[in-house]
Amino acid sequence: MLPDKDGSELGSGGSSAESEHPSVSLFRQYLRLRTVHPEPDYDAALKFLDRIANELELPVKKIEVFPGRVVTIMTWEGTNPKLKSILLNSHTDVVPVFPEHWKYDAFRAFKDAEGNIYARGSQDMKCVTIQYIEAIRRLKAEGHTLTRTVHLMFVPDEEVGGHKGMETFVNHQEFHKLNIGFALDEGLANPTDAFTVFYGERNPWWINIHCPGSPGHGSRFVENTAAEKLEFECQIKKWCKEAGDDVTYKFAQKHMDQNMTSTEDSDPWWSAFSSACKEMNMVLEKEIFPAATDSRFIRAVGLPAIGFSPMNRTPILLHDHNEFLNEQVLLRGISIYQKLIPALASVPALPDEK
Ligand SMILES: CSCC[C@H](NC(C)=O)C(=O)O
Ligand SMILES: [Zn+2]
Ligand SMILES: [Zn+2]
Repeated sequence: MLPDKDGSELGSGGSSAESEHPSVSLFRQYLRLRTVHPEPDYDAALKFLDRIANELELPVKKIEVFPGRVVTIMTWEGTNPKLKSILLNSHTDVVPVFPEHWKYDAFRAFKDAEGNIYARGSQDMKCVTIQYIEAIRRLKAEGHTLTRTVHLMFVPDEEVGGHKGMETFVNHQEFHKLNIGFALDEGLANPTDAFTVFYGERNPWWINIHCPGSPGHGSRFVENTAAEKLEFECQIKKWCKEAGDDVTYKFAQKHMDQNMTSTEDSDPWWSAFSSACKEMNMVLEKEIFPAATDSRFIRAVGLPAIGFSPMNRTPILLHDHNEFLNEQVLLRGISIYQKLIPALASVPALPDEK
């Protein structure tokens, strides 16, 4: 196959760069940025986002939370900017790859004849970033105005625990100034026709055990109750003590907050979200996220957050080899956000906003 000027192949059932939907081409461009740990090229992402802000004619703010760790915020001001805003959050980093297990280069964004785009971050979560951007682009082009302000936030370092990203930023005065009322962040694909929404998360506990002379091992608990966690820590303490006085342990992640976001019909944010989905004939499955995302930091400061990546009919491949997303699923997701964003931005003033 001959590569076209975009670096992609002209496959039989695939589309050339010329006939490809521009949102798909933008997605593939973003996937090619090597924002991969352990040394993500965040400068490339910042440059890309600058270009997007320029195209969307949105003001952009950059806050360097730690050296080299910048949070970018684009703001589409609503007609009533005093009301609480809507946050559309995504992280820019991706997890490493083992190239020997990939069918195609993980940063080439190869599209096969079925329209499946293979790349690290295609599900987690560069798709959602592009879907937010493209939905806003279309809404603006259609001449929409929103009542509530919408912020697009792009954060670094989610994949390494969020300390130099969202964990610190939620306590920054620039975060508080955003006056957020409701947040959307990442979810997971769903292999069925339904879409999964996440209203809570498991608490991550990452622990480094220093045990000179013998190897340690990590444990993963299926259940997540406070009692079990306490028991678990006692066990670690006991093991370390038994192993010797020089054996110590230190938590690299120990999240304790268990805030859940309301999915009651009486909740105005959930009602707006779920009604818009219903209008689009989407079936929603409510779940607790089986791992941890930046939503835990948003919920920990008392804000409601729903984890949602609109990828149905898609195997769950986050962090997996050969992660891919079909271009049609990507495009449908943009249409979904085109309805969801105005619905959320139209939630009438809440009692505490009057
Ligand atoms: C404790 S921070 C975890 C960050 C990341 N979350 C996801 C959803 O990929 C992970 O599980 O590796
Ligand atoms: Zn993610
Ligand atoms: Zn991830």
